[in-house]
Amino acid sequence: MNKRIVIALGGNALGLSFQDQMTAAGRAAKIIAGLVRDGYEVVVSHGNGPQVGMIDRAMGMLAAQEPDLAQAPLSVCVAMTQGYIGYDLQNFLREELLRMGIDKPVTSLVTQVVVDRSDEAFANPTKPIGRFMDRDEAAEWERRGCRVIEDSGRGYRRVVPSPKPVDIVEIETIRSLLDGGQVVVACGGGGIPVVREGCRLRGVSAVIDKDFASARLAQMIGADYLVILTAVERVAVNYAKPDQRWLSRISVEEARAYIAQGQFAPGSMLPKVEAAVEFASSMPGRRALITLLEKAGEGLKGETGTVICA
Ligand SMILES: Nc1ncnc2c1ncn2[C@@H]1O[C@H](COP(=O)(O)OP(=O)(O)O)[C@@H](O)[C@H]1O
Ligand SMILES: NC(=O)OP(=O)(O)O
Repeated sequence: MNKRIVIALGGNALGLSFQDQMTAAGRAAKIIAGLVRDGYEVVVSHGNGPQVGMIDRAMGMLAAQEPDLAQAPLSVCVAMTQGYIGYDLQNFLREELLRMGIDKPVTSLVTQVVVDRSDEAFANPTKPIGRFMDRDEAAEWERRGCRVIEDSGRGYRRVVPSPKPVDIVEIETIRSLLDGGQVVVACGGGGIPVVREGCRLRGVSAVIDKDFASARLAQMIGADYLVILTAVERVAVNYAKPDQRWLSRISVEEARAYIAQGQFAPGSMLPKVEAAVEFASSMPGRRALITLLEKAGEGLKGETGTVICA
């Protein structure tokens, strides 16, 4: 039977301009199509941190100019990112598969993810969005009432609430598409955050971490592997310090111990390792891989990356 994998693509690697994104999506599609050719059943999710911040800012500037236009809710900004990133990914994937002689439908799905209204994340924003800023620009955003953090030595970024994913509204559709042999792009940007209100789903102001949403998705579709692709080949302890050490294969217990030591930066590597632990500990035999996009194939063969398993 084919192995089922969920691939989570980092939002920072997708670039900010439309041209950069097309180049990045094209590069990602080549690699993902290669995995489909190798026999993997693939669901792709993607980040949207830089992009959702850009759209939110653009909609804010528009609302300031047009008296009749209110600021777009953050949930709608997330939906916009799913649309334009999914559009590039599905077209490049389709193209690469056709080049390989594989006529497989590719669908990107507007996906809503249910969160808990009482999640403490609403009172404690941690998810970095938008571009990296210098200290002066960061101070200006803080004066406007936004929360800002320093992000892994790369500059300052705004942060917004990032509640944990509880349920995926379109999960049956994702299962049906996969069972029908399609490649699926789902849970983009962590999914559009919604809360249930009786029969209604109401969007809330948050950005769900795509690594946590991908871990949830991987559990719900019975995936064998969660593959988190980012800008580093391996996870490190003592990251960016003189005694930095790259990790190749660690158990769930070791990963939990490193988390407790504070080895991973919140908002960047920490959610990836936590998501990997959540998936790998959910059932025996499940594994999570964190590596570079270009190393995904080698990582799945156990030749590189950081593998977390029970
Ligand atoms: N312990 C660590 N090991 C490796 N990378 C780390 C670590 N702590 C922080 N990082 C940073 O986290 C980044 C990945 O997070 P981020 O760029 O936010 O993810 P994404 O690829 O999903 O956009 C790495 O490129 C690296 O700069
Ligand atoms: N939504 C999300 O997790 O995006 P990034 O991967 O870009 O941070």
